[in-house]
Amino acid sequence: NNTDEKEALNFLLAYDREASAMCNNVMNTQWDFNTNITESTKQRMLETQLEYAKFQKDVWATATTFKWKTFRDPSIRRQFKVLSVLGRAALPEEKLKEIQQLLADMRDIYSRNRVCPYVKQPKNASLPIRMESVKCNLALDPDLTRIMAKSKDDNELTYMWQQWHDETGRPLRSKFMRYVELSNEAARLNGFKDTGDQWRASYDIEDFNSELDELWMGLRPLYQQLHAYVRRRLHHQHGKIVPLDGPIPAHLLGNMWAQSWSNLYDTTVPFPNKNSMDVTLSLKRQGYDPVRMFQLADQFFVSLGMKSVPDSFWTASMLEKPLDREVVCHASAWDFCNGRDFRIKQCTEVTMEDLTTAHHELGHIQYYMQYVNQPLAFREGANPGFHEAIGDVVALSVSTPKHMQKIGLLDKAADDPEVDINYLYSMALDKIAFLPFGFLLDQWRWKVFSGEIPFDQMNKAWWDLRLRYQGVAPPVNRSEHDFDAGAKYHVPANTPYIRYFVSFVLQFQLHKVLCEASGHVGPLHKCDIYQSREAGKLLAELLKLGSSKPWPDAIRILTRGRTSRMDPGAIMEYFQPLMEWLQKQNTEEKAGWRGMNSGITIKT
Ligand SMILES: CC(=O)N[C@@H](CC(=O)O)C(=O)NC[C@H](CC1(C(=O)N[C@@H](Cc2ccc(O)cc2)C(=O)O)CCCC1)C(=O)O
Ligand SMILES: [Zn+2]
Repeated sequence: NNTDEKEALNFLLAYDREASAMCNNVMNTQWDFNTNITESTKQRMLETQLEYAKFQKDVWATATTFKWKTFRDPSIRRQFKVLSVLGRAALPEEKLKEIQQLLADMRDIYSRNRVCPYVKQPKNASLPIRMESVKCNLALDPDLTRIMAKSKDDNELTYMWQQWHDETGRPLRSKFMRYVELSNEAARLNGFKDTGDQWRASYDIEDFNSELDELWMGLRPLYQQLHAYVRRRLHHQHGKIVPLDGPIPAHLLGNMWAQSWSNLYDTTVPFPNKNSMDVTLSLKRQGYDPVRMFQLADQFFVSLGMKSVPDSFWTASMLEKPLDREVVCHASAWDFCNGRDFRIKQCTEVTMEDLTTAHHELGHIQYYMQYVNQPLAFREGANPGFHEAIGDVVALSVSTPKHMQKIGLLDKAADDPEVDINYLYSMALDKIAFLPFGFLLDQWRWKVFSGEIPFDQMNKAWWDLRLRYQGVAPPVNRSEHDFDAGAKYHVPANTPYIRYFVSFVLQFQLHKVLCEASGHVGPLHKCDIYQSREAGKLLAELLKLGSSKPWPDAIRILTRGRTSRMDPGAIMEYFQPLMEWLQKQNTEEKAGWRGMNSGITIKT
């Protein structure tokens, strides 16, 4: 067992050079597949992923010959700790090939799925319209996203919801089950109980589950008040299909997964005669295109004294859906591991929602650029929730009426408490509506990985959790032939999800700290850190760390020693005026729904 720390340091330097080159290779072939789905780009990607896995296995074999746990230098110890987890590469080659193939196929199925349009059968039609004449080429992005956002026809919404869930979930179910088995085998080879255990390790928290439960219990009252208000408004629009004491049907919330309700703003806004918060119209009227939306977001970071994207970003990124080939439209940010190539792939539409997403993705790019001088092993977020929070923190400033007026996207509005409530309501439709979904998706997945949810009860357990935490129900009956969790990108994409729940709490903590640094006084929801060099300096200091320090240290630095934990106080403070308003509105009925305290009932 090699105790030579000097030799260990040389090993790490050599690893960094070689791993960066290998990583660049894999990122290029993954980019080529995601921006041009063909058999050949899929094969090319699988080949380089296999090469990378073999390289990681060799590195792991060497790294574990060092007695790194005894090394004095904390940074060297921490880098070896990262290298000592091999991941999927721990699998024997045949199984490694099988799981890589499954992941590529699941991404392919999800991204290339097309469904049939809703054909309204006229009442007096002598015979149903021939379906053969209808082209079934509707894509999730942008077609189904737009229909779920805009349609007011309950039958069309039910049809599109069912088409998407049937056509994606079912073909993925068997592949997903095999992926779970192989992923768990790899996790056990790395010394974890199962894949969920391995994923939770990224947060380095002894009892992560109880910390998450505590956070959720603190936030649940606010969610229930919003749920009760929206449910009543939907009851008035749709009648008895929306029961006043039960769950909300999932297809009526403006989003395929009912995870963001911002598309209900126009029809449920508290004070409709006050100016609208949705700047989509202004974006279109002022001739914004995707590039200009990203330039706006990039300029915000520059205004904080932070980095601008390199010129290559504009030529190498894919900011619009190409017409001539199949792509993975789900937005994403890419770090090509060579310190200078950073890209975004997004099928951008000119909408407020996509402007927010542009900020979210550029937040990832800013993080990549800030920690560029860290060793590869530390080029990650302090924890995955941090990486998800950066872009959203900036968007919290950008979306304020004050900032929107500053950049000419919103008319001047008087300082009016009703406008405030409208604004907080529009933010809650995104940030509060999301919380239970962000919480439950991995609660479900971790239980599938651990076997608590057997394969033959995955769908029942999914809807038990959706009822318990989100208070939503499927618009039509579901069975175990369905695989409704698979209709959500991150499940076939093998992307962990609790990071978003963590981010939605963390981003308000960060916002509060940066607002104080910028000298903001007044309510938190009115803060705009635009052009504040002090805020930018503090944020850059956090991002430069990457994952080189345990994340509680990062929070301690940010809050100048005030705390080191995730704290829901900031998000509660931000939405306090709305909470009071909702409680007044909801007096005549109790918040909550039948089944909100039920657990997952596994038939043993
Ligand atoms: C190569 C690679 O994969 N890179 C990673 C980044 C990295 O790890 O370095 C990456 O780009 N992941 C894609 C993913 C995309 C989005 C997403 O999936 N969002 C969640 C939850 C949510 C919803 C609302 C919201 O405001 C914020 C989050 C959803 O849509 O359900 C789509 C819309 C926004 C973010 C992302 O950017 O996180
Ligand atoms: Zn993200």
